[in-house]
Amino acid sequence: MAQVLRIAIQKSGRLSEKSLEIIKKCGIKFGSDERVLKEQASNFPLEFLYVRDDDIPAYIRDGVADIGIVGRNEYDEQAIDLQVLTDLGFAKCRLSIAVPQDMHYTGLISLEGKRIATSYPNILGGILKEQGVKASFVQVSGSVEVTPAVGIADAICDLVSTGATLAMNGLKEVQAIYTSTAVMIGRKQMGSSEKEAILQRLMLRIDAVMRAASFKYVIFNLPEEHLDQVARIVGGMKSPTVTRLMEAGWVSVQTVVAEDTFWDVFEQLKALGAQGILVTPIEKMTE
Ligand SMILES: Nc1ncnc2c1ncn2[C@@H]1O[C@H](COP(=O)(O)OP(=O)(O)OP(=O)(O)O)[C@@H](O)[C@H]1O
Ligand SMILES: O=P(O)(O)OC[C@H]1O[C@H](OP(=O)(O)OP(=O)(O)O)[C@H](O)[C@@H]1O
Ligand SMILES: [Mg+2]
Repeated sequence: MAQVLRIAIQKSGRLSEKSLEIIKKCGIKFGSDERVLKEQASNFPLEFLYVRDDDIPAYIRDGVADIGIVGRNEYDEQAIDLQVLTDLGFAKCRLSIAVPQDMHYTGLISLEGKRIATSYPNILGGILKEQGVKASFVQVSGSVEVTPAVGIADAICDLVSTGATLAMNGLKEVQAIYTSTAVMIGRKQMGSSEKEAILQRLMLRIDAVMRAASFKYVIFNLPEEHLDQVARIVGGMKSPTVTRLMEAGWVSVQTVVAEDTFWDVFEQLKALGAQGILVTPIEKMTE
């Protein structure tokens, strides 16, 4: 029987939707029923396993799944010897120390002798050890923010993105100690050349989808005299495509611009007299 690659995805939670969205954008078809915990794609040798995210690293180590998507925080916390295949960039959050509003905090040293509630004792423990701070941990697997209010911890170390959960529970974020995004992880060896080949095909597609998501396709009209300056601002994939407009002295320029520099580039183009700037998303992109 032909081999398939098995990917473990969080069944329901912060990683689920985006993980599936990326794979769908790779043109892989699946998704029979939400209650199905294992299913195969109809047009690619990939099988999905929907599980709790905390279980994913051990499933991969044990060969239950070949690859999976987890937060880097979970991967580092468990410290299971796998490899990060790619950083998927979503589920961006930080692991932060938070304390009650009225607690004075001057740095990690303020945690000396304190009880800290966390789901990440290994990551936190490593950082405190590095700083020579001794504290005790109260290990909880959720609702960490409630622990100071119920008297079982003096401070917490938990994931934060907007900070709303901390604020609603009377806590203040005092120090971020670690940042995380979702990562695709896998065993260092897939165990067969067929699986390695499937993984390579999948990674090529994911890379194209991720690259596309971080760029925009931009088209604009420009007085021809400013073309040299514009070429220095927007490189394009090789160089910008330039076509002549019917109106003398004007050209149309097509190029790709990195999402995170887009507004800077936009302002520079406007300053050079660019007009009719059209920006469109890119679906797939390879080098
Ligand atoms: N507030 C947040 N903003 C962005 N990303 C987050 C946030 N909280 C958690 N994450 C990321 O999403 C991952 C999964 O979080 P989630 O809360 O869904 O997990 P969980 O409660 O452990 O779920 P499960 O029931 O599958 O065990 C975390 O490990 C982290 O990487
Ligand atoms: O800074 P914020 O945007 O408020 O997000 C932070 C919260 O998000 C995560 O929990 P989640 O909501 O995923 O619930 P969980 O306890 O089920 O993991 C995390 O553990 C925090 O509690
Ligand atoms: Mg979990």
